[in-house]
Amino acid sequence: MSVARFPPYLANTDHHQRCLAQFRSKSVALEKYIYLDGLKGRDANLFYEMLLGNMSEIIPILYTPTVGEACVQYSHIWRRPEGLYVSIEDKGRIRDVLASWPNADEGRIAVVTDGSRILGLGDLGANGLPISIGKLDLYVAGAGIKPSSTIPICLDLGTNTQRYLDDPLYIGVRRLRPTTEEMDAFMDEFMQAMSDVFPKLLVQFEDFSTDNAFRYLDRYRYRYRVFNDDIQGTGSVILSGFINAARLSSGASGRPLSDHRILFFGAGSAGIGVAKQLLSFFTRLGVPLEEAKSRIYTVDTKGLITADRKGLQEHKKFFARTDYDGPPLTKLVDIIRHVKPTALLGLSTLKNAFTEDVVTAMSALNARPILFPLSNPIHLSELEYADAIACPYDPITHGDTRHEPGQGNNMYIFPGIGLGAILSRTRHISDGMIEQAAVALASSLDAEEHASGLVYPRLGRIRALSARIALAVVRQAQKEGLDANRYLRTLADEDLLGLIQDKMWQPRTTRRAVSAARL
Ligand SMILES: O=C([O-])CC(=O)C(=O)O
Ligand SMILES: [Mg+2]
Repeated sequence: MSVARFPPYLANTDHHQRCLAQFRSKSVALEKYIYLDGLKGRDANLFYEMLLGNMSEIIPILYTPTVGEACVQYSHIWRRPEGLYVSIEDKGRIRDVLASWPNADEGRIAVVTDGSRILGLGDLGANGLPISIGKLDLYVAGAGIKPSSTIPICLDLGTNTQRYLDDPLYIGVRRLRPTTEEMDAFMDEFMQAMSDVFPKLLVQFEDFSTDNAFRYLDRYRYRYRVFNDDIQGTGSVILSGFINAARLSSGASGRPLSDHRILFFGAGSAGIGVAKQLLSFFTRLGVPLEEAKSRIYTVDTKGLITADRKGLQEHKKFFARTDYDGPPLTKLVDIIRHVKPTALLGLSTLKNAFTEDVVTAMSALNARPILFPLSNPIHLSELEYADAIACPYDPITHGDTRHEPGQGNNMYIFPGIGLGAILSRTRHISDGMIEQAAVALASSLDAEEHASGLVYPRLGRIRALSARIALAVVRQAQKEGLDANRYLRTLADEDLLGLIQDKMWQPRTTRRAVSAARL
């Protein structure tokens, strides 16, 4: 009987090139995603090697924007079990379900979604699992977290999206989402079971609907090691971008950082999360709370959010204005004329909401306005980069200069936060840690990136960036007395940075021919 063997001449480097060629031969992004996912199942080591060697090409496939499409289509493209589903029907025996995960004692990071607000795409139910998988791929690529210590989880609690309930191939439980009481009871059991089964775990909440995102962060943040990526990760990465953008902008106006007036277009978990992060940063700069708060304005689909509006959702109340009693301001251009912001941040999922009028109004008020169209995936962005550049800014500020777009995505931040949290064995993820992560990222621009006028460093340096962020996170955990790994306190910064880099997992680069020879 003949046994299938690898040809002995098949070196891993050849196979790497072969896989890359197959990946590149697909012209449709979703096909590329399916190919990569298959490769991960067949040869995870090679998958991560390819990812690390080709980050800028592969990240938009494994992560936003293509991962959004993979989620939308997940029930139709599903090939193999990956990650963990915990269903509402598992209530009462969630611990047993979690304990079925192989090598539970290796678990260090879980990304948990309930699929209720995937990116800006809405309630995708059980189709949301790829978002947890994609975020964890970035933990591996960006911070060198060991693949076997990552746990992607989707809570399968039903969906309120009729299209999925009617889809015969829908992969999840076919029911509407539970009531708040039912969901809270489920979440309490789930979180307790998580900490019992995986005692060393950090939990990242991802893409929960806005109300639940805030509620569960408040409910669990001091009981377990958890953070919410959409509130705190986004808050941190946008604070970082804001610090650098304000520096570029004040080159034109000389305005101190804390003197900005910021208009948030969009008041969901990301919008309010970023607003709170900026507020806390301003107060740390010495601006009194009420004054810092008065510099932040929020807008939702109904217009400028004012405190007198009836039925205002809980998370919108904090920034609701009490100093405006004119007729409701609903149009963005009118709101800009009233507020006179120096920065306009879009987290609305309203495509092209930053019209030429809006950009013109902002540039009439500021020599170099800060405009962050942040809605995700890219087809929902408030403004195309090319359009922003083409709008009539002061010609001196662009002229012949080459302008490069950056992406204020939380992927810059969460891998470093996770790595720092794991290494320090922090009890909680504090606001101070999130803020120090932002400051570390903002100060990571190298000379070339500074000279190119970038707001964010280049993604190709993500491991170096994550190491610096992790260092800042560890130091802050120490400062607040949250760290259980006291040994790290004895290390000087340089040595700690070295240790962090040494701890990063690398794919094996051994040649397949070697393993073939052993067959
Ligand atoms: O995943 C991303 O690209 C950013 C994010 O968390 C979101 O949009 O929900
Ligand atoms: Mg998210």
